[in-house]
Amino acid sequence: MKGQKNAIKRILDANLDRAREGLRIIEEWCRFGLDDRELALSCKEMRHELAAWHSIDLKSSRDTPNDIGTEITHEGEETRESIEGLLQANLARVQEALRAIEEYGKLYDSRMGTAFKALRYRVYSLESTLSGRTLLQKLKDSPLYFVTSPEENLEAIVEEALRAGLSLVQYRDKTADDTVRLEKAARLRELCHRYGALFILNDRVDIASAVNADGVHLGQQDIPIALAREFLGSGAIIGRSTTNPTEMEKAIQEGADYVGVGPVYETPTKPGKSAAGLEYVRYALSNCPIPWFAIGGIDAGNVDEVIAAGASRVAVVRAISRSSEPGVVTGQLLDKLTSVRDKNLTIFR
Ligand SMILES: Cc1ncc(COP(=O)(O)OP(=O)(O)O)c(N)n1
Ligand SMILES: Cc1ncsc1CCOP(=O)(O)O
Ligand SMILES: [Mg+2]
Repeated sequence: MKGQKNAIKRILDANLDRAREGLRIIEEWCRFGLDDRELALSCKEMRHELAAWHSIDLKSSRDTPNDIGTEITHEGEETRESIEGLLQANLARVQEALRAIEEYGKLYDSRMGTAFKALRYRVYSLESTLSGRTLLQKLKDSPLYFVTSPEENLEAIVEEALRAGLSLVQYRDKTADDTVRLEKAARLRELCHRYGALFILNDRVDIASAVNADGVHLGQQDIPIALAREFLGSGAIIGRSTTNPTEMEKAIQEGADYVGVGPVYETPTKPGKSAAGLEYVRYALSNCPIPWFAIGGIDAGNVDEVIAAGASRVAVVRAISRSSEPGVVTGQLLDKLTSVRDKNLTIFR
């Protein structure tokens, strides 16, 4: 009986440590990676709450030399491929530890079950906020947005562009059957995530949800942004097309994460749609507080004048999809956009 009680204390001691360590790792990213005071503070408060439960009675049960678990590691613990992977692993570690404390704690102190259940829910909510923030940061860090068209070798084109450093892709196909769209979207999402790029669906909230895309791009005729968020969750990225200041203002008011600004030039990709022109790009520079992408007829040959009008992010379809060297064009566009960003850090918001 005494041995059993001691084992419970050791479990609680080990899991209190695990949860605190995991939270510390997450807190560092909130503080230094995201510059988010509120999130960092929330992690710190949870760490302090854990510390308050970590009594001398529990700590004194520790017996590290005889702990058979100290040398057990599993594949994946030694390597981390990305910040998302690292955060995910540590969030899972914290949640598991809290769950263990919640269960075993009931046998040690009757208040522990409720207290640790509440903490576990706080970590779930931290997870969803964090995933939204990480996605938004990635969006902000993406100067080039490839909006796809239905090409035969689409996956190969996207992969070449990803290899050249592309980090934002929108799957746009206005004509394929839903079964085809669903399958292609799932494959492209997997491909984009393999390269750490964001994957957005054009128009279709249902397909975005089905393939767990990072977000959706909505046109002026599509559903309200708030409704899309209800379907996709608060962390999803939601973009809206705008062709004039009124549409831009409305999209901002509705809570869009980014807007498309264009068409800058007339383009066969949107036949019949008149150009909003460089004037609208200049307007966006002075008036748009959220990330915006100039779009429409932009390629490596004219991107300089779009940049000169104030764009630090552009979206393209044909420039990449119709190029015989998608990777080369991607590299050229990225070079031009990142050099303007480096020169003009204050306007890259
Ligand atoms: C980044 C970005 N901007 C604008 C659009 C155009 O969206 P929409 O007006 O809904 O037209 P379609 O693309 O659906 O034909 C976009 N797709 N992406
Ligand atoms: C989808 C879209 N929305 C405004 S312009 C445009 C098409 C851009 O295509 P391209 O880059 O081939 O001109
Ligand atoms: Mg649309």
